[in-house]
Amino acid sequence: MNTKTILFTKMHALGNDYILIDETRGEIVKEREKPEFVKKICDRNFGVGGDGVIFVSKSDNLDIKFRIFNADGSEAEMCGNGIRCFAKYVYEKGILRKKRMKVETLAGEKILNLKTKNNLVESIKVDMGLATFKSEKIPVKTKDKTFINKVCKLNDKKIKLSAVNVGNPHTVIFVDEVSRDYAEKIGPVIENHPIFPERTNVNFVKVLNPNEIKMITWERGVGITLACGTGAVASTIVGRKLGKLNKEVTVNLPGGRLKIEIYEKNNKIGAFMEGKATMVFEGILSMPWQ
Ligand SMILES: N[C@H](CCC[C@H](N)C(=O)O)C(=O)O
Repeated sequence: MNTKTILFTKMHALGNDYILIDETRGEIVKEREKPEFVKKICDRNFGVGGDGVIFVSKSDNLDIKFRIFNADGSEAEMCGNGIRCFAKYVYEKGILRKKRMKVETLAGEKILNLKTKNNLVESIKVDMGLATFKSEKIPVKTKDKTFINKVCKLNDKKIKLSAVNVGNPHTVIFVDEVSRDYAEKIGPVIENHPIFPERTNVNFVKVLNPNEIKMITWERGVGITLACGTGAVASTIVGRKLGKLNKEVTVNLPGGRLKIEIYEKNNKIGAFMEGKATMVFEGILSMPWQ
């Protein structure tokens, strides 16, 4: 069997790190092999290491297509940090030289506005769209139409959960103190709880003041990450819904800060997320795995 080489680019946004592969000139990793490939390349000992893989491909009806796979090989609908990495990648590599991008994702069309200097992308503002609290859309298996501030018993402790979909499913828990240990203990129990048929991301959030929160996320398909863009959006929107937050919120994540700007439209809540992304290194993989 002859080997083939695969070019990849390692990037991160606030330490949430991704491996990007350009499939705009044709498929690089066969569709049915993508989950296994992702699991191997994301392994931090036996592979390159990363929270996931982002595939860049042509879109039939928008500017470009974004796909994101978690480190466990599962495909997610959307990724806030990942799409900022994606925007910087496609712009600086000349794949899509537009400062306003219409991106196709599994969570629908996303509009990105890039700030550039000397042809380099300095920051990216993403319209993350409108959230839904409808249980059937999150999805959450419950007779209740929404799942907000629900008291649940986990490991003999009562905690209050709020579920929301911001393109992908999130659960938000407001805590007195943000603790990685607590997130690692409770996160996987909630991620895999049977009331979440598609699993869920789990956000632990402390409100510092109506314009600032501190949080940590146990991500679906990954575990604890240094930042979660959709988690920051979900936490801010739930906080706004519960009257805890204003419209401009600074989100403090382990890997750094994100700016979230809430908007309200047709009785729904949406958000803009603005932040940077960083290109770390380019690499060459020789396949098949030795
Ligand atoms: N683990 C998430 C996808 C990545 C989201 C996160 N890294 C972000 O920045 O939004 C999910 O399965 O929905």
